[in-house]
Amino acid sequence: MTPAARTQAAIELLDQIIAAARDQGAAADTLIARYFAARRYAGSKDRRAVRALVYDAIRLLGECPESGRAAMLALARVRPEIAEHFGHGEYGPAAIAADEPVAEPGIAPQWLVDALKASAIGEAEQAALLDRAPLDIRVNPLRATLDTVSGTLNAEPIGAPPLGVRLPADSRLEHHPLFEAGAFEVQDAGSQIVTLATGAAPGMSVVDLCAGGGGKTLAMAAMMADRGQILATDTDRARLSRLPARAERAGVTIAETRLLDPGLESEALTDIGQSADVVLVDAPCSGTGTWRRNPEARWRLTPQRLRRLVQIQARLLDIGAALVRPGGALVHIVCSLLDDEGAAQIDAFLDRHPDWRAEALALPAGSVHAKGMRLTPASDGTDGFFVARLVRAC
Ligand SMILES: C[S@@+](CC[C@H](N)C(=O)[O-])C[C@H]1O[C@@H](n2cnc3c(N)ncnc32)[C@H](O)[C@@H]1O
Repeated sequence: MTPAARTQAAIELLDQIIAAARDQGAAADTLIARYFAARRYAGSKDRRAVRALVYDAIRLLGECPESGRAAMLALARVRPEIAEHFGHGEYGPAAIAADEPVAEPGIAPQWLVDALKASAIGEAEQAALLDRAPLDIRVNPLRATLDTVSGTLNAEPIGAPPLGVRLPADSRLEHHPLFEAGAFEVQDAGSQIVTLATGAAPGMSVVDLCAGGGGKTLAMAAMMADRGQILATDTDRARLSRLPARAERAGVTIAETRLLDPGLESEALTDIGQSADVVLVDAPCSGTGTWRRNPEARWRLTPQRLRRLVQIQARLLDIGAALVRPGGALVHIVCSLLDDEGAAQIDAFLDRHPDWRAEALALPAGSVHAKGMRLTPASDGTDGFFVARLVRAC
């Protein structure tokens, strides 16, 4: 593909990503994969170049732009070589017309910038949310040692988290023999650190209420040396169905999965009673902490959607709390830096449940924020997370 044709491809993809953001359709990565699956003539260099253009435009623009062309024209203003592609070559974009709409650069929609500010996320922190993230892995102590994995991959251990190793952003490891042998999982350092807040230990009985594909289930199973039990539940069949194969590869035998019906979660968990030592609620959230990986998420979020997520999180915390034994813990994690989903969510929980208290956390990174801890890309070099540990009275 010529440079102009790559720019045109990026414009077409941005149009699809914008439409999907408005209709809560497929993620940008999925749309990019589909686009190239239908265009086999594009080589790997073309794909990489188009993908980079698309993500550079998404990172540049806080508000969802009106079109892919308006987005690419905004990128062309800061990268003048891109402007040269307009009106040049058969497969390139049409020439730039006078008074064409050009999207405005920014961090996020204004309401969201205000919400971040109100959550004590200042300008430097906001800008760091849009950096490119490295590739972090968690060494699986059930299968390997930190030294073997970091030595073989020629990559430095992160230090905090204790089993984390960091590689450059574009590293591809999914076919690496060590990965296939279960020696490591791809997991952001922040995600590894907040999982430590569960205090999962050998012999415990743990419920991972929003287990998804099991990233934190597997991390907790490693903390438990694969002794005890973990019930991993979720309402999403496709995500949860990925867990058993991952557990097998990782040498995890203590994780059992259970698919929940939305709205009927408690009914499916009556056998647990109040018996769990720890319940983890890694709740569905706005994902403001993961913009480094999914920058188009800020085009999708609306105040209404945020309010709905806050309600869902509160409901899931109440469902999880009912499963915890006296003296046991409920751990709330969100990959968001908005207080509505973190600090305020915990205050509201403690108002509803006066027999619970928030316990101070000592994690290897992050800083105390309200009744929990927070990690951010600018301060900790991780995705953004809030975590709180709530303990039920004995
Ligand atoms: C942040 S993701 C979990 C990520 C996962 N714990 C991990 O570490 O890979 C949130 C999950 O909550 C699930 N979820 C949404 N509503 C739920 C509900 N009512 N009950 C249980 N899980 C729910 C979603 O399907 C999604 O998998």
